[in-house]
Amino acid sequence: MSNTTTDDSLITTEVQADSNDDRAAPAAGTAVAARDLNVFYGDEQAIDDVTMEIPEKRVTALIGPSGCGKSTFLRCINRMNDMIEICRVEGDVEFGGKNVYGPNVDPVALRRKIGMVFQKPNPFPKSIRDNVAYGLKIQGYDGDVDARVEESLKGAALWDEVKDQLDSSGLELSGGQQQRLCIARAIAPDPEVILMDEPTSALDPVAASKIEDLIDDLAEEYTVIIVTHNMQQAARISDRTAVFLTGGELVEYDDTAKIFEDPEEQRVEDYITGKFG
Ligand SMILES: Nc1ncnc2c1ncn2[C@@H]1O[C@H](COP(=O)(O)OP(=O)(O)OP(=O)(O)O)[C@@H](O)[C@H]1O
Repeated sequence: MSNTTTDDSLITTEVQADSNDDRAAPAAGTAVAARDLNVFYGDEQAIDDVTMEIPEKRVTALIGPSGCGKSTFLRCINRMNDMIEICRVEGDVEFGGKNVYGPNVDPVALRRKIGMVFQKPNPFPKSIRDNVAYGLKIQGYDGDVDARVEESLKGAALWDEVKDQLDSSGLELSGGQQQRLCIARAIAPDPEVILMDEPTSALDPVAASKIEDLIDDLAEEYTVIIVTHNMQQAARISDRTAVFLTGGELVEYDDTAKIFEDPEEQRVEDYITGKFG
């Protein structure tokens, strides 16, 4: 079972999908598309005329040197940049057949469909159960909350570790478990897209590896867009890779194997081989 979004609303309709989705096959469609996207902080341009289509139910990695605009681009997709007063966005980000910056888009409803996981695990100082149920309560979910909590924790590969301590504080978990709790919280409202901003960079290698395995599983059901500084990680887990370079320019965007093995652009090769950045 998976979701799709109707053209004229950000309300989910459910459709049947092949549960044995083969990621080697071409993606069924485009989940998110940026068209002529420019982003400014005051007078400083952070994204420079980016156009790209991100396939659904795939992992797309955004890589590039510090300050090249990866996080800014990611935050545009679910309008998290709205919170930054000096940030100005021009151009379109299409999701579910409409521009998320167009009229009549409710950013809160949008963020239910496009969830986000941050670099530092940030569970609320609440029980494990309440952390996962948080978004459901806000949206007035009238289904079986406990069942959805269980399903989300299973989806985040955390259920077996916490099923006997659902009333303990989320803050008592290890860093890696906290990040998986945040992933469970993000998937509970049944999103279509999960944005991840360096989700493993604050974790030890074992915890990071578990999250990488989880991302692979998540892509069977969700579109995952991940910012990472770790090029090996991008090469390991992503299907598509977008390389941003200084000034917010999208320099190359292609299948991950092509980017890492035979990039078109010399600048991309130099970045990947560590000659700069
Ligand atoms: N809140 C903000 N206010 C002003 N300028 C900002 C803000 N956030 C980012 N910038 C600027 O926008 C540019 C892009 O920043 P962004 O964080 O998107 O890059 P990044 O590639 O994600 O960097 P990093 O890899 O270091 O996280 C940088 O020049 C940065 O200084």
